[in-house]
Amino acid sequence: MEMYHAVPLPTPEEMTAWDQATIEDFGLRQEVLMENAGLGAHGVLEDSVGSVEGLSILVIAGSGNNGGDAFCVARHLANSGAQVLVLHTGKKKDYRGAAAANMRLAQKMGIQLGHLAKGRSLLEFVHDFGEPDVIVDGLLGTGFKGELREETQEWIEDINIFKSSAFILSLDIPSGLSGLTGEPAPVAVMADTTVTFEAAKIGLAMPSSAEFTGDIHVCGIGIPEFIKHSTPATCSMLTDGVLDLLPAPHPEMHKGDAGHVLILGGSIGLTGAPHLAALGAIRSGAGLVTIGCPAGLAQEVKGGNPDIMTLPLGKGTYWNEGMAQDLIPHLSRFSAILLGPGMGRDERTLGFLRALAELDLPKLVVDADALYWIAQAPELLEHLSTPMVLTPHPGEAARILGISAEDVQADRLHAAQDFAAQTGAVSILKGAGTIIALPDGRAYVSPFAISNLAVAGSGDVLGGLSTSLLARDMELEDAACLAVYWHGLAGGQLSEDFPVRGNTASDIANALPKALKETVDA
Ligand SMILES: NC(=O)C1=CN([C@@H]2O[C@H](COP(=O)(O)OP(=O)(O)OC[C@H]3O[C@@H](n4cnc5c(N)ncnc54)[C@H](OP(=O)(O)O)[C@@H]3O)[C@@H](O)[C@H]2O)[C@@H](O)CC1
Ligand SMILES: Nc1ncnc2c1ncn2[C@@H]1O[C@H](COP(=O)(O)OP(=O)(O)O)[C@@H](O)[C@H]1O
Ligand SMILES: [K+]
Repeated sequence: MEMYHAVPLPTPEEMTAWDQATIEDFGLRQEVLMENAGLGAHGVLEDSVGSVEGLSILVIAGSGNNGGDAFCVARHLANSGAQVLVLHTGKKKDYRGAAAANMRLAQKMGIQLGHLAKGRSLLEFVHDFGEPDVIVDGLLGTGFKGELREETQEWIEDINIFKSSAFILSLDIPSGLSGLTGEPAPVAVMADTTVTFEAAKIGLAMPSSAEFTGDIHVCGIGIPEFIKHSTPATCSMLTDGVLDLLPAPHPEMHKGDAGHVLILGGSIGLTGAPHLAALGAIRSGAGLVTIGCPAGLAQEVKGGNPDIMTLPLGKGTYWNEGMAQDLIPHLSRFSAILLGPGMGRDERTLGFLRALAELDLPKLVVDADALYWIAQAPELLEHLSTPMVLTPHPGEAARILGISAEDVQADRLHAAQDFAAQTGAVSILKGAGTIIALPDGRAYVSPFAISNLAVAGSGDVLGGLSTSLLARDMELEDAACLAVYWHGLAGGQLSEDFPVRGNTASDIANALPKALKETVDA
């Protein structure tokens, strides 16, 4: 996929590589990058609180380059007429490079400095300085390692005491938050606004970080585009640009041009899942949609909807090995298959899947109970040799990875990357901030965290939607990204119509066309 469909989300390590290439290979001095960061942060603060003239601003400067940014911002704030106190955690003589230069410039300007040494509390200084209107948090950026030292945790907790009385601006990332996972270590500053430099670090894109970051502003600091392109970030955030991937309808097209989706799913008590998947496929523009299911369930699965065709398999109400044979004469009609919604966990289903895996299949989306069976019989994956998109929720991913769902959630990015590497398939790790991971390690993060999508059957709609895009000949990676983004847009639309939830999964499917239209028109 072209990068313009997504914005880069570098890991802290990748960001450092961009900084170093800019400084060492390109020759732009670190002082210049830091100056751009400081000026940018000053601008973001004035955009947020208005003029800083006359405001009391407490600037916290840690001992690394994030502290250097803080000294630089302090200088610009003082120039704008703010009353500034910089509390620095490093000894003056220990600052290095651009941070030392900015510390000296702040000192030369006569800005008030105080040494927040180990054992001292931030509150002692506030006692003399007075209650701040604004706190600028430059304690730690992306460079800290492991769990925070005790004194650092205390300073962070002290900053958070002012959460309701002062405006808190974090530089690059709220101090204490991991730039990689978005988790606190174990505490982090709770900012009103975070100004992050050059690109949001991947941790900032994780929904868990939202309670710490407040609004996020990205501020360019002058890293040349060619450096970012020559060593691209492994992860990126999907944007509206991904919608350009949707094949445009043609006035003279016939239904076959928009693909024929086959959904294999349904079992006793779970007949709604394939039906909802069919709605997802229809509403995203599939030409024809058929549900293949045990013959005894076909009527219930169809649910009286004339838009959905059925392919009754076998005789009874359970999946079995013979049904794969029944499918063979029909397979050539289908352009993509969704396997698994509501398929159930009766032992005989595994026989069906084993026989199916030996057939020559079109592109597949594998979801729900089919993922359950892959966890029970991992060799199924090797036999299913067609290109595939796997769409696990955290529980399904955990079962296949052999870890707990909590482990998956604690580091969703790595779990998604491990899942894609292990299965060799384009993988959609569902949930708030859905991640699309590719077997080569690259990953896309969805910007959507929307409770209207957290309803039973929502994943079935996504499955149908993803399959309908594959059926239109989209590449696996593109189809997965577009499906997740479009599903998110539908959720956004529903959050307006159903602000306290209450929408159904069918509503999600039905919202797809309008959600797309409104975004494209906007
Ligand atoms: N590179 C560039 O050109 C540019 C970089 N920029 C900026 O630099 C930031 C990254 O700077 P960085 O790499 O210096 O790291 P940073 O986040 O300040 O933290 C390092 C300090 O953490 C400390 N520390 C470590 N572990 C700890 C622990 N467990 N618990 C407690 N403390 C711990 C350790 O302190 P020490 O142990 O040495 O006392 C060390 O000094 C980046 O986020 C961006 O803001 C911009 O100016 C643009 C140009
Ligand atoms: N808070 C949320 N924000 C964004 N998307 C969500 C959220 N909660 C759930 N979703 C999405 O809703 C769908 C739920 O799928 P899944 O867990 O398989 O449920 P089901 O099996 O009931 O359909 C997934 O696409 C998931 O990414
Ligand atoms: K910070």
